[in-house]
Amino acid sequence: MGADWPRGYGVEILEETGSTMDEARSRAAAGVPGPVWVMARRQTSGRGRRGNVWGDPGGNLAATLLLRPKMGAKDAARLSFVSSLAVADMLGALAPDKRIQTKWPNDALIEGGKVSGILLESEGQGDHLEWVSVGIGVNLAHAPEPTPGAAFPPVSLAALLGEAPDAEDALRELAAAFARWLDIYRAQGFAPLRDSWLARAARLGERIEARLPRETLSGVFADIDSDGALVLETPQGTRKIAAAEVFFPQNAP
Ligand SMILES: O=C(O)CCCC[C@@H]1SC[C@@H]2NC(=O)N[C@@H]21
Repeated sequence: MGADWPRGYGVEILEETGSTMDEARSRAAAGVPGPVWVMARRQTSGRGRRGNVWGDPGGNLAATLLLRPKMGAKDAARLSFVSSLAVADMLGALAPDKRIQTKWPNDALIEGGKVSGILLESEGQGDHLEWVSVGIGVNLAHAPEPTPGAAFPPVSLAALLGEAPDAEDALRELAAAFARWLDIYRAQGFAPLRDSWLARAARLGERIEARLPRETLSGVFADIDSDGALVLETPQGTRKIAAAEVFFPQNAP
């Protein structure tokens, strides 16, 4: 532990807000250039993917990075891999003895449990996004109640480590790791991120289930492609999947 705050990144720490995603959005609308991290010690209406509520009783990390990355939508979509690698590095710094894995598309697992969530929002189109916001929540002190049918049991670092890491310390680790991976992405493209992500991927080469809006596919998780799509070997052939929810069957071979 003990990363330095990355150069060129601002930080604002709020006691309480609705959602740090809205804080980032309003700063973007006001012309704040970024990059800036906005952290809240407590969110009253945090949101997750697919319109889910992201509960935040306090003591967890809730932060959003506002970026103006000078990228198009396709390149910016790969920022979710920058984010999950950064979360994995942060977890490695906070919990060095625990098993940390990436899970497609942009989760990080610790000891097989869901400890964090990543949400990307943006404005602009095609080759020119005005801004991107990367929202990251980490269960430092509390995990939510397990929901029936959820892909993974929620877990907190406090439960695994005996005490909750401090949110500001966690943000500093996260911000340093994010800046490192973003620099690599800008300088070398997606390939090194893809390699590092795959090296930590849960269930690579094993049977998984991908739930799409209109079908559920079962097959072997073979790879991710150069756009970050999941490559699934199914009995009917290879499928590249851009968006789905992934489940790990209990009895995977
Ligand atoms: O559904 C998920 O897994 C993503 C959850 C993202 C939660 C974070 S907490 C900080 C930021 N503010 C929000 O309202 N959501 C994100």
